[in-house]
Amino acid sequence: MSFAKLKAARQDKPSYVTSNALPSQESSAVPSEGAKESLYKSIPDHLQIRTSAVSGRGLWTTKPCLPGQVLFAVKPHVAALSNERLALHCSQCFGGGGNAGLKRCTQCQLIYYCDSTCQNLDWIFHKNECIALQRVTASGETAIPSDAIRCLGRIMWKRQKQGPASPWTQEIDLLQSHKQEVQPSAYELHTHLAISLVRYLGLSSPSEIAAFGIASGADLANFVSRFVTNTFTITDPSLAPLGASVSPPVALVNHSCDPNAVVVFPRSRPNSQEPLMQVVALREISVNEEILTAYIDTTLPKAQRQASLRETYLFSCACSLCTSTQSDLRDCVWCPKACGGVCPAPTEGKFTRLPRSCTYPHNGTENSLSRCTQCLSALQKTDEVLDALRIGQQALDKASILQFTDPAKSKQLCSKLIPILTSAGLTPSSHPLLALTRLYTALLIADLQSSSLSQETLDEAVVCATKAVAGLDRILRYGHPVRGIARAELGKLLAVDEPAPRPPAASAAEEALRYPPSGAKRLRMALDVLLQARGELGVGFGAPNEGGAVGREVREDIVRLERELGVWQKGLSEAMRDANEAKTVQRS
Ligand SMILES: C[S@@+](CC[C@H](N)C(=O)[O-])C[C@H]1O[C@@H](n2cnc3c(N)ncnc32)[C@H](O)[C@@H]1O
Repeated sequence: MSFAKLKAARQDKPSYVTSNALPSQESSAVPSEGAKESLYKSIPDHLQIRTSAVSGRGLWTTKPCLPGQVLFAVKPHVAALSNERLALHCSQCFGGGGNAGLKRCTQCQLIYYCDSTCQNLDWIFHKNECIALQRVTASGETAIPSDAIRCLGRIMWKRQKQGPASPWTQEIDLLQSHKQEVQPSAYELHTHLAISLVRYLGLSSPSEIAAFGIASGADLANFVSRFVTNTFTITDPSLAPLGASVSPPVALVNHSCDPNAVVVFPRSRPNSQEPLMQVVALREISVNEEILTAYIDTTLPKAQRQASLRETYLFSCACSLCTSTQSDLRDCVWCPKACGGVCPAPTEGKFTRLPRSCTYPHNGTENSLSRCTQCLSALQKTDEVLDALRIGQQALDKASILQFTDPAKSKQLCSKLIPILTSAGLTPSSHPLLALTRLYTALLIADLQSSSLSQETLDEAVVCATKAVAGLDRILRYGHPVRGIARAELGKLLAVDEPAPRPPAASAAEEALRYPPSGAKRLRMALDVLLQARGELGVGFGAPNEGGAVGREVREDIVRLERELGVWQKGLSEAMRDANEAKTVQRS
């Protein structure tokens, strides 16, 4: 079984989400005249650019779309691998996933390619980039500029070469900018990016930026702001981040925390257009409905989603999920009476913290307690939940940072906090329990790859991956790529050869309660989960892509398991036949 890349998949992944579309803005939407005729040629005719007062330009469909339909596919205008990935992937097609066979640029010695075809295709960008990178190395600087700076550099050089009138440049220049509204917190990032870019381009004074068609410092700030608002993370087929990219056609798609489409890079077959961005419908989309993807991780609760959208994209989301009055399954605890319902998780200020000395019910505060949405029982242990949420978030922040530098410590934090959050009553889909569970699963999988396989770690990873799948199922729509990948991981874990299978339990009832099961039962479960994963991946990564590269691995695992189960079945039938024959002989 291959777990290649799953270690890298621990990094925060862009996420996407479920359910209904934004409240219709159709009435205020008017086609953006002329724009499509000369520009955005890669957008198919059934998608129209319209503008609305709320979200500016967006893409709307004039034909019904089905789940798994690839709405359109484009190669980004520019892309740059993140620093950690530079030596592992081809800088043109982003293929590779390991250094084997890659050829290094002999000049800068930092950029790698599959072969001379990829190198030639990338030359339009790398020609100047190579000189800039050599300049950085010669200056004695140890840090290579980040993917954001290298991506901005690539835009600048190609913009300069193509000229301002080219469709390529015009599409870049039409990207939405928020120069007037930049938040103070983002201002520092923009300034840092602008200064680093000027240095990377080798300019000795700001006025030299005019050679790139940027008239002033203010124009440069605007350019950087446009880049920040319109950048996409390129991911590998298992959703691990690979680098940064800009694609003006895809950047026309507006956001919903409850999107009807996703942007994926399935890498279903070798293609010179890679990294090919594909916008895929997650559910049926009706005529005159807007295509909406999620810009942020939609497994987060509303407050964190809104903060992130305001910070980077400068708008407050009013999607169906953000405006829903129903309790958010990302942010809740089980009913204290265990009726199966949930209570909204308390937040500081919203549901009162009771005085430490008080015995429940406390006079006057009972009404402000969170209540079960089904049986209306009041959640009394507000303080315990608030404390668990606070330390859970702190641990998640710390464990996320430590996962690459000190995975053992990161794992320790997860394993300590998951039981605390669970006993405080958080549901598997609630934040930060779900995030810690996913991180812990990834760390356990990395352990399985790097050290000798133990039954204990394997079983723990299966249990943890099962909880992650259960949590994601509650908040993400069927076919969501994050769900598909989580299921594929679980199926693969179940399919790993057990190093020390447990002997059967004393009774059938006891055996039935054991999780994960062992032997043939485990293999059958693996097969079921992988079949479900195949179905989900087939939607989220586009029906024509058949689940992309991970879908291909899953199909191979399914074939192998069916064969193995056939052998078990045959062995079992033969054993039963032998036993029956022995009985017959005894009787006669
Ligand atoms: C990647 S661009 C999307 C295309 C953009 N509307 C345009 O006109 O080019 C992101 C920006 O679009 C706007 N936007 C996207 N989704 C939105 C939403 N749901 N509500 C309000 N504004 C939105 C925000 O200004 C955001 O910074």
